[in-house]
Amino acid sequence: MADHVLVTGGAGYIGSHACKALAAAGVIPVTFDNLVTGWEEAVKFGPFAQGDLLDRARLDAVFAEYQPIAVMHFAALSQVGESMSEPGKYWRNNVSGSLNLIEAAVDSGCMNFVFSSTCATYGDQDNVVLDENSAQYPINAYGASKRAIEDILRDFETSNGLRHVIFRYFNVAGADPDGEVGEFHQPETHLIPLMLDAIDGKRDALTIFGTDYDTPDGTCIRDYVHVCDLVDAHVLGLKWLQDDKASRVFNLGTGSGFSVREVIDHSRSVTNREVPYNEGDRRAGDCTKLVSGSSRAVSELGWSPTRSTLQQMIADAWRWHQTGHYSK
Ligand SMILES: NC(=O)c1ccc[n+]([C@@H]2O[C@H](COP(=O)([O-])OP(=O)(O)OC[C@H]3O[C@@H](n4cnc5c(N)ncnc54)[C@H](O)[C@@H]3O)[C@@H](O)[C@H]2O)c1
Ligand SMILES: O=c1ccn([C@@H]2O[C@H](COP(=O)(O)OP(=O)(O)O[C@H]3O[C@H](CO)[C@H](O)[C@H](O)[C@H]3O)[C@@H](O)[C@H]2O)c(=O)[nH]1
Repeated sequence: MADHVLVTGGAGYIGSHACKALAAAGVIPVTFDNLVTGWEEAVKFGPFAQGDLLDRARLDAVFAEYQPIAVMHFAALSQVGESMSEPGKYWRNNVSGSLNLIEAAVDSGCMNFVFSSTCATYGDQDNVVLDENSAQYPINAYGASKRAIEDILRDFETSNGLRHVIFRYFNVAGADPDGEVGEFHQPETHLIPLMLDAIDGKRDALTIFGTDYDTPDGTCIRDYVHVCDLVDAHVLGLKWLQDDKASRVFNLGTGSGFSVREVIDHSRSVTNREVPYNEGDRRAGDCTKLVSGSSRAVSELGWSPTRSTLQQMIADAWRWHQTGHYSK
């Protein structure tokens, strides 16, 4: 019988792609999800254990039933803007929920933990190369909640020997090229899917959030990474822990930054359609520039991203956008 891995947030965008990659790697992904932003239809590659991270008894029952060899923890609320207006929601769901999960894992003897953190933990650091040793000064409650979970993991390693791989993602984009799963958030807040919606008239024009940033064209710069490349790194992270290597933090980004205007230009060329947009105010909590300055995942994990050009990410997202979606 193949090993099980507990995938929290497996009904969500990135978690569902991770389940596909894990199943392809020969382990059984068990999705633990409360469907707050996820989709049952996205759970296609292993069993579904519906539950909430805040429900410790449910977590204990799921650990007892499946006895997973590891946890991959994707479940979280992750909207930067909402985290600024409703910080309590983020601290409760992300931090209290993760603490429950970590304690349930340790109590059940599951000592391998892979965690989805974010470049938003670095905050707005002008002219600083963002590598894994950079200071973390989040400027929004979402990033602060993720930094706190990283701290909890380090404490439980010291106290209980819980081994972890922390991945700090930059901006995840694209979709499964086979079209089995993809990005579908309601409400959607991410740039590329919003842009594709605007292109084919599913919503009004895109608003560029701020054109007065200190960047060459005045718009924010981000480092976009393809979701399939990102989840490949997680499979390598699982192997890292199974090989008994030390707990480690890895940035997952390509090291190339693109401004909002550059993403608009690429979307126009990929889709051969005009991008309707207007220029608006800054969004609270947005950093000017977030670009990875590290190749640790490549050199140490052996990660080799193959689909993370902006062209490919938009093309894969566009294909999913035209053919696939979930309905509650
Ligand atoms: N999308 C990005 O660009 C990006 C970048 C950096 C980090 N991340 C992190 O990656 C992870 C996955 O992001 P995503 O874009 O797939 O988000 P998503 O919203 O699509 O998926 C999150 C999943 O977690 C579930 N969930 C949330 N709270 C839960 C709870 N209390 N109990 C059980 N399930 C719960 C949701 O129902 C959903 O299925 C998140 O932790 C996010 O912070 C995402
Ligand atoms: O309608 C929009 C949406 C976005 N943007 C801009 O596009 C860029 C990307 O915005 P996203 O909302 O797509 O993603 P974020 O950069 O806000 O990503 C943040 O939230 C993600 C999770 O949702 C990750 O955690 C990531 O690490 C964290 O930086 C930002 O400059 C944003 O201001 C617009 O101009 N208009």
